[in-house]
Amino acid sequence: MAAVTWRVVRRWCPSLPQVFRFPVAQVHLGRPKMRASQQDFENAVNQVKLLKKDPGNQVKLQLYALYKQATDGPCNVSKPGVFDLVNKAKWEAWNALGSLPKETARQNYVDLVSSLSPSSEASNQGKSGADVKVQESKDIVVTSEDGITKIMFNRPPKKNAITFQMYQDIILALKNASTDNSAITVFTGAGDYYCSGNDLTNFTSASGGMEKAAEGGAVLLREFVNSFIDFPKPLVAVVNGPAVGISVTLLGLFDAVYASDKATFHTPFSHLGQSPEACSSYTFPKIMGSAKATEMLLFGKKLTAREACAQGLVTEVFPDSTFKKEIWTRLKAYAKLPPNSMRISKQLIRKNEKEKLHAVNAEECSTLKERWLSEECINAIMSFLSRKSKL
Ligand SMILES: CCCCC/C=C/C(=O)SCCNC(=O)CCNC(=O)[C@H](O)C(C)(C)COP(=O)(O)OP(=O)(O)OC[C@H]1O[C@@H](n2cnc3c(N)ncnc32)[C@H](O)[C@@H]1OP(=O)(O)O
Repeated sequence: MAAVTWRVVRRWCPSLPQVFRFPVAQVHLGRPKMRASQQDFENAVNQVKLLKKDPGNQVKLQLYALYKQATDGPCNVSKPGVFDLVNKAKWEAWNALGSLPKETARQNYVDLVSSLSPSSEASNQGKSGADVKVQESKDIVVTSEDGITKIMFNRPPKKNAITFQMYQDIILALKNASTDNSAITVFTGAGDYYCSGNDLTNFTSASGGMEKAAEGGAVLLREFVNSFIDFPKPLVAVVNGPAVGISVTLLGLFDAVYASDKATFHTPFSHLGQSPEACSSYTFPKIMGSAKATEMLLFGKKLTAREACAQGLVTEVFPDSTFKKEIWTRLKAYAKLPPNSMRISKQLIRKNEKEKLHAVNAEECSTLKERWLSEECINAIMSFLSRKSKL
């Protein structure tokens, strides 16, 4: 969906980037402002085509937005639909520039391109990844410290339910984490919940009707789960509280799952008129045997952390009072192990399963697309939204 390579992008348009929002207000342009001429601007546009190193999605979005502002003025087109990820991100970047004058945008574009010159590219490479907030996103917070990239669900008022935007943010976070200088990647939740699963308003609030939403949802889900199947480094879940739906099923694709004794694991798909996702129709029977997987995936039995551990879904359970301290101490030690060795070992473990996992993911997504349009599912979601039912 968003797999546009930098080479293709450069050919497509001098300043076109890929996806995802970025905080335009945080654009730092190092040099004092001088008036850039039209010629300076055109030179900068040409210079972008010659860049050897992909400057990353955020910079590409900045370049796109500034280019459009400098040439067309303030954003004057309507916002693309929720599933048109690339164009929506571009629109948001351009629109965020508001009424910035064309001349200023032109100057900022020239300054930004000049900051991407080979010398500044080289000077950026030596930066350590310590304690850095690596991705700006309201509901998904990504930080990197002590060799660990932490991806945190950060929507406590909604029990960390996952919106369409959050799925996209996580795809990007995993993409970045797969090549950053951390050794392991960890998911956890802010507040009392780990995550309450898919945001049940995702489909009801999407524009363009249920069919289009289901179609787009299936595409997004497939890409989202693929990014877990293919993630190359050790992937660890720190389950700080209750986990529901897709946040549970995904655990079958993690390399280790550590849980507080306050955590619970619940996959109420039948209650919701839905079917399993994230390859759990394959991983759960493999992990816990088909009888126990049936209880969870068909009958929606909620497991305590200790039960989930006994069934092999959870690696180890900790008392909640010491959970955070113990687990982060342990993970910091693991993150000091030789990263290449860990990556290669993971690859050996995952290699023989990958093809199967991708096939299962594809089938689960197309099954779910049908389920989302079923009366059983629509009634269940409406019932939750009208507060008639809760899990
Ligand atoms: C496109 C990819 C699709 C992938 C397919 C994925 C499928 C799944 O993940 S299925 C599982 C979906 N999740 C649920 O069905 C959970 C629904 N939530 C609940 O049953 C409960 O909220 C609870 C048990 C999680 C928590 O109950 P409680 O402690 O009583 O707290 P509240 O119900 O008052 O929740 C606070 C606040 O949060 C909102 N909320 C919680 N979960 C969700 C959710 N999954 N989707 C949307 N909103 C959620 C809840 O509505 C409350 O909001 P306010 O009323 O505005 O305060």
